[in-house]
Amino acid sequence: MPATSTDLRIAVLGVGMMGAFHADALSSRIRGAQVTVVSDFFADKAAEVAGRVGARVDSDPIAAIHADDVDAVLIASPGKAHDEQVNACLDRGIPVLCEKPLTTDVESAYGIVQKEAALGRQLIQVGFMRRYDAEYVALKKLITDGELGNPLLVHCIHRNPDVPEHFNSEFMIRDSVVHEVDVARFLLDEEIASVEVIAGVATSAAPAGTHDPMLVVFRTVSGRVVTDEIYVRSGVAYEVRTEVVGERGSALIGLDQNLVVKRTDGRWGGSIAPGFVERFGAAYDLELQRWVDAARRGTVDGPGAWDGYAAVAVCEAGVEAVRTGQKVPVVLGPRPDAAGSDAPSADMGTSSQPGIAESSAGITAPDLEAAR
Ligand SMILES: NC(=O)C1=CN([C@@H]2O[C@H](COP(=O)(O)OP(=O)(O)OC[C@H]3O[C@@H](n4cnc5c(N)ncnc54)[C@H](O)[C@@H]3O)[C@@H](O)[C@H]2O)C=CC1
Ligand SMILES: O=C1[C@@H](O)[C@H](O)[C@@H](O)[C@H](O)[C@H]1O
Repeated sequence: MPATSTDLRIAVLGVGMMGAFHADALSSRIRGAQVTVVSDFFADKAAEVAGRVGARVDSDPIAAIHADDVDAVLIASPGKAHDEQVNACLDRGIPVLCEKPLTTDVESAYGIVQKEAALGRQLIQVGFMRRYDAEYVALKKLITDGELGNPLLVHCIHRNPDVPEHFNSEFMIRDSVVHEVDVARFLLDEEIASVEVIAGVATSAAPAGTHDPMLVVFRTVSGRVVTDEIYVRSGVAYEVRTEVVGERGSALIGLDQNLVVKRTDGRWGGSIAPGFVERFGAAYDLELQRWVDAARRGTVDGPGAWDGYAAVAVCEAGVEAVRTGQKVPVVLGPRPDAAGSDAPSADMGTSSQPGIAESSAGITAPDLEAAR
């Protein structure tokens, strides 16, 4: 998209799989944004993406945050780097969209909540993109409209076809289950109070000592139960399903996404999205568009620092639950006044479909195709 003088000038930190996808989106499909700086641990990766999006390279991510040609930052470095980079954005007082998880330990996540609150304005958005997915938005609307009655149970399934070796049980909780933690908080609009993990027989594809799959059970503050099957080496495809069971009915999403039923050779069958980019491509772009629009207005319009912190706290309890086999309580610190969540609600602005916000990102199927 041609740059204009009012564009939000963005530094993208970490241009591996997710950061490169976001950088490409910001430079082509998102309005009002321009990637001016790219930073990555690997110089060749940074140079390749920077060349593609018309940005310059800065090998030092903290210098990039403080650069004169940067108004906002998108962090897509590994989780362990987020704490230092988010803090640097707060030090400079500029908006930041940080990919999940906010950080990898509860102390640093709470420190960020407190530091943002002390500034007196929201600057942080966390990359919980499922809140922008049309199916999750529709499911939330069914709940808030009361169509299912009081929600009693949430059942989630999260299967990846394959993951790198370093995805051990702890990483599976902190990096994958963190999505269902946020989904549960988003759908039920309450905090999670405890976590249990049931680990059974592991797939032979898992490294020794890694529990894959696991069944994670959350209990909310009001006593609702949420189950999450996390299985990251299923060998099949990307399968993310969520079912809400209420007093007056149930609703299930994620069953048929991208389903093409074909009939050939005397057989019929369909295909399932192979990965998260295919399944959530439109949601990632809508997340970015709303972040850019809000940042240009000086606001945040998405899950904030508190949401990021609450999810890290639940995941930390989950890691402890894997280690001990016990039910572990989640204890959250006091919520500072300014650390609100401007999470998109079920009714996100004008829309041609009920419960689905109109995307100004102009996402089309070919865009998603090109992203593969
Ligand atoms: N919302 C979602 O569905 C998804 C979110 N993610 C999140 O995005 C982040 C990145 O994940 P991937 O792209 O899968 O990882 P990746 O490993 O493909 O890319 C990370 C990149 O960051 C670079 N890097 C390492 N340390 C750095 C530092 N200190 N500063 C700047 N760059 C640094 C690495 O060289 C690498 O190129 C993680 O937080 C991950 O959890 C990843 C996949 C999907
Ligand atoms: O965030 C993501 C990855 O980092 C994570 O590792 C995957 O399990 C998730 O499905 C994906 O959405």
